[in-house]
Amino acid sequence: MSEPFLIGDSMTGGYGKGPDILHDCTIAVNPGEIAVIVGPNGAGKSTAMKAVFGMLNVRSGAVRLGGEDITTLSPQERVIKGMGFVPQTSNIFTSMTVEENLEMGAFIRTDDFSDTMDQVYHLFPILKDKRHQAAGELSGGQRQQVAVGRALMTKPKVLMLDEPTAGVSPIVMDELFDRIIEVSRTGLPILMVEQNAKQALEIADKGYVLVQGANAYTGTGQELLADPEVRKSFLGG
Ligand SMILES: Nc1ncnc2c1ncn2[C@@H]1O[C@H](COP(=O)(O)OP(=O)(O)OP(=O)(O)O)[C@@H](O)[C@H]1O
Repeated sequence: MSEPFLIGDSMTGGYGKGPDILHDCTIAVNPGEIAVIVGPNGAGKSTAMKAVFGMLNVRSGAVRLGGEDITTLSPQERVIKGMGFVPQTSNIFTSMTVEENLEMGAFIRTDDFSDTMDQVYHLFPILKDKRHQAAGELSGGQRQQVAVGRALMTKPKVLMLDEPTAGVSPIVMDELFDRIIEVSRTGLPILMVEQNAKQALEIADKGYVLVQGANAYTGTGQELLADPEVRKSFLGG
């Protein structure tokens, strides 16, 4: 097996001087794939994403992107390297317009980003309609579209989403997943944390079930959905 495009490899670490939250945890994603991290509340799913993005120090293990060791880089430096990260909360500027949010997303770019903005508006037509409205006036699902669009504006090499469907209705969740699949089909690797384990595994090429900061089960989405142990413990039977 060749090296995955993005890998958090055997990560162990926690917040500041606190106890370890992650224990030898590995997550990875390849171009054209959707990789999904699921698991119970407090399992360390968001922490694993933050570790890959450089928001906490890993005491051991490594993060590699395109074969390059980026373990010691800051989150800002990782953005320059091509990581697009959408955090779970505070992921948009609510007092700015939709379009200003997207422009902010392009802050690292010095080239013309109008093509990318057209792509984002093509992907999320409602954002074009509402481009002059304050992002804080949008619905939950629309705000998540702004957040994903903002990350896409950097033209990332990998997209990381922490619970993109948090707080939205099942219908809006399905719509967001459809858009995420559409983005994935462009070849962009997508790594995401999801509370809606069953629905997320249905669209996952790769699934990671984390328990207490460690890998409990890993497989394709279909394998995990079919695994009796995974079903019983994590998918409600
Ligand atoms: N900023 C922080 N500082 C210290 N500890 C934290 C911090 N954020 C999370 N933790 C701790 O890390 C552990 C894992 O939390 P994390 O948010 O990664 O879990 P999760 O699997 O994403 O949970 P959920 O599904 O509830 O969002 C928890 O015990 C939590 O209290």
